[in-house]
Amino acid sequence: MVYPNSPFKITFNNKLITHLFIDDSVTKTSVSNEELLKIQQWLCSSPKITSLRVNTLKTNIAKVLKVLNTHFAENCNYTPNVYIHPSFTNVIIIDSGNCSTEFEKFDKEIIVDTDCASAILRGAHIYAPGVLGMVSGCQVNENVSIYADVAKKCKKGLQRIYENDFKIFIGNGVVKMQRHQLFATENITPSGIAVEVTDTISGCVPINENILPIGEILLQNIPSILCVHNLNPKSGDVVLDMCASPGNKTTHISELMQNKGILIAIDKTPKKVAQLQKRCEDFGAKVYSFQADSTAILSDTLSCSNIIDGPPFSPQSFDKILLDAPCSVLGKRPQLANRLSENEIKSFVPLQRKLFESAAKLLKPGGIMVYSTCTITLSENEGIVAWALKNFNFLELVQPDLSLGEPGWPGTSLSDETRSLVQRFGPNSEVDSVGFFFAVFKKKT
Ligand SMILES: C[S@@+](CC[C@H](N)C(=O)[O-])C[C@H]1O[C@@H](n2cnc3c(N)ncnc32)[C@H](O)[C@@H]1O
Repeated sequence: MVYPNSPFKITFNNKLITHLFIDDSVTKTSVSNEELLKIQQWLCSSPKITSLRVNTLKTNIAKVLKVLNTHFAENCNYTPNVYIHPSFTNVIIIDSGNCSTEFEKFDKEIIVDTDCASAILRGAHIYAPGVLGMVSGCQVNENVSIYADVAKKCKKGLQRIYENDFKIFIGNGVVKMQRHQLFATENITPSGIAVEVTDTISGCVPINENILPIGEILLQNIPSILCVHNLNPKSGDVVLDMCASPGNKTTHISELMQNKGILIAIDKTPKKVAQLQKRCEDFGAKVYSFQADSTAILSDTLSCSNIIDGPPFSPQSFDKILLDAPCSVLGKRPQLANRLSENEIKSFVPLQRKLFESAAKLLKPGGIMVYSTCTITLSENEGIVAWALKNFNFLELVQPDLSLGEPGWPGTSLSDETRSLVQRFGPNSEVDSVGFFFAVFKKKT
């Protein structure tokens, strides 16, 4: 089901997705307008499957499957198909299949922001910070209908029906927190589940990580799982995760390393590093985390450094590097509204190049690095790969061990053969997931 017709503002310039902006010169990919429309509609719809990664450092897949099956049988109006992903031994797929998307609306309503609405459409419950409005008189355990504030005009704490042409009906739920708990006091950020979702117009069965002890499972998209799988971290490796918070991929790396070796995880701000540390602790991941700007963690003059002391590091320090770069996030699904400006989108490429340059130098000869983004633009994906191959002749692109995506788009200096080595995730991919991109590089020996 497609929600609004486009996630973007009317003034959004589609060239931002399909063109390569290099030093003010513009090159166009041959993605047709028809294909672009298909991508936009796909971005506005929800994936029908939910994937979750089982943390085998703390539990096993058989136990998780049992808990999930019991949970769905006891708590849901519809029992989804739950199975182990054919390509991964630690990933479970929840396929909502033909779950009904037609149900009655209730008189009482809850208004949520678009990020929260997007999460609900993928099967999340409503957490307190996402609630913008709740009609007065709502009681705990009462049924309510849920609407998304696409216009972003709803004032926090609204207590009457929200009159706005751009509110979208998202689904129904059962109230678990009252108004005074949600909006009451200044200086206290409310937390916890405010509304348990029962039905959504996407047909995704609600699922919550809290049905298992913390750190045993993580709701994670298949392309993100695949990207770490192709980094192939092993016990004993020295690995760098350059842009690591909140730590979804870091915890996967530590699991594949069986906590043996050295895993360094970096993020730029103290708040993000705190989130990263908490996640690693919850998941039992042995990680050395640091707050730093990863564009400046290399010291050309340092001949040797003790890696676990943190940056700066000397060149050629790491066997494996993940550069999961900050990006325009235009691969998010479903998108209900997007307010990114042209300048904001363009600002990512220079940062991605700087981060890439650090990574390329920090990689050992024979080492593997993965560059990834959760966006669909040509500039941030194939554009970065083409620029990297031109500027770092000591790097080569390698075929991922496991490919479930599509070849890269044309429009850069990459040949057809090279484009078949990168992995782009869009409406034509084998997996029904988010928009994503990754490329695997090896440093020549
Ligand atoms: C795409 S997110 C990473 C997601 C993470 N890899 C995961 O899977 O959970 C990008 C991260 O890069 C961080 N970041 C942005 N600029 C950075 C820089 N110059 N150095 C280090 N981290 C940076 C952001 O704070 C953000 O947490």
